[in-house]
Amino acid sequence: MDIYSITLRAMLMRMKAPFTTSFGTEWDKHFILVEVRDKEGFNGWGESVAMKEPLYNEETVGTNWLMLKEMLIPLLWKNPIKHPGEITPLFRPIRRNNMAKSALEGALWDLYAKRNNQSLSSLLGGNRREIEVGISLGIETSLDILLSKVEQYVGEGYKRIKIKIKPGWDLHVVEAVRNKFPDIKLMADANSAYTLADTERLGQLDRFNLMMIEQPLAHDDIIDHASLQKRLKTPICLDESIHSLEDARKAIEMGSCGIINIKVGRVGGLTEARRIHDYCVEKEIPVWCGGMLESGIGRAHNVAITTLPGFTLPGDTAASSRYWERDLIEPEVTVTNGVIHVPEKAGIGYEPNRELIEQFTLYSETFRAS
Ligand SMILES: O=C(O)CCC(=O)C1=CC=C[C@@H](O)[C@@H]1C(=O)O
Ligand SMILES: [Mg+2]
Repeated sequence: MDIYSITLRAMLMRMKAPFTTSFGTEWDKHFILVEVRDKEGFNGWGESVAMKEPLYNEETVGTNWLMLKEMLIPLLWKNPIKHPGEITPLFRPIRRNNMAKSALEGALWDLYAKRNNQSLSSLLGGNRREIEVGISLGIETSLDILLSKVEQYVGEGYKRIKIKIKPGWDLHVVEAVRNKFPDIKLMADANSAYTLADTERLGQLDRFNLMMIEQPLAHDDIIDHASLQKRLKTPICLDESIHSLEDARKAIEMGSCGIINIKVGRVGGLTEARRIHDYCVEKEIPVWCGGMLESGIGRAHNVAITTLPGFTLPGDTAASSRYWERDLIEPEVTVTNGVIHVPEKAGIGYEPNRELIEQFTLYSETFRAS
C-alpha cells in the first residue's frame, strides 16, 4: 500500500441531544478523523472513538492525537504494509492505545478495499446484505421522557432497546419500561456503576426478562463478573472489560459473561474485532456491535463488521439521524424497520462529505513519508 499522506482532523460536532450514562454526559462530541491517501489518489477514512475525557476508558482525543503523530504514523512510515491485516501485529509492541490504533487501521482497511474495488463488508468476510439493529437510550431527566423515547423507537421498528442504569435509576426504570412494553427485546447497560455489594439488587433485575445486563461491574474486571454471573439468571454482557482476544478468552473461560459487545475502537481495530468474533463463534458466545456515538465514518465501519455471521444480536448502530442533524457521509446511515441495507460500493460504502467535514474540523495536520 503506497501511502502518500495521512491527515488527522480534530472534529467537533454537537449531538442533537445530550447522551447521559452512569459516568457522564456527551453533547459536544470531540473526536479524530483519519484520512489516508495513496499515490494513486485513493483515500481511506477511519474514526477514533476516544472521547474528550477519559471516562469510558483511559484514552482521550489528546492521547490519541499524540500516539498517532508521535508513534503510530512514524511506525507505519518505517514499515510499509501490503495488507491492513498487518497493522495489528505491527502496532502490538505499543501497549494499549487501542482507539488510536483502530482509527488508523480502519482508514487503511477502507483504502485497501477501495483499491481493490471491494466493499469493506465483503473484504472482512461478511455475507449479509441486511443487518438488524437496536438503539441505545441514555439516562433521561424523567421516566416519562424515557418511556416516550422507547415508544418512538419501538414504533420505528428497532429490533432491541438498550437503556442505561445506575444506582437510583435502575429497578423502577426497568420495571416501568417492561410493564409498558412487555414483549420488546430489552437490555440494560450499567457502565460499571455497581460492585459485588450490589449483587442482591442486580438479582432483582432477573424478573424483567432482560436479554442481558451490560458491564455491571468495574471497567477492568473479569473475575468479579464471574462471581456475579453465577448469581444472576440474566446473561452478563462485557463491554469495557474486553480489549483483546485474550481478554475475551479469559472472560469466557472464567464464565464472566454470556455475551460480548464488540466495539472496533475498544479492541484496536477491525482485525482484532474479527478475531474476537471468530473465537466467540467457536465458543458459541453471541456477539453484537456496540457504538460510541460515532459519526457516519465510524458508523460505516460498524455496519461492515456487523455483516459477519456471528453478530447474531442487534447492535447499537442506529441511524445517523439518531445523533446528527447532518452526518458526515452521503448517503447517511438509515434504518428501516430496524434494518440497515449494507452498501455494496467499494470501501466503507458511504461517501465522506468533505464540505461538512471541513465545517466541523477544529484543526488538522497532514503527515507525509519523509
Ligand atoms: O453509539 C451508540 O448509540 C451507543 C452509545 C452507548 O451506549 C455508549 C457509548 C459510549 C460509551 C457508553 O456510554 C455506551 C456503551 O457503553 O455502550
Ligand atoms: Mg456499554
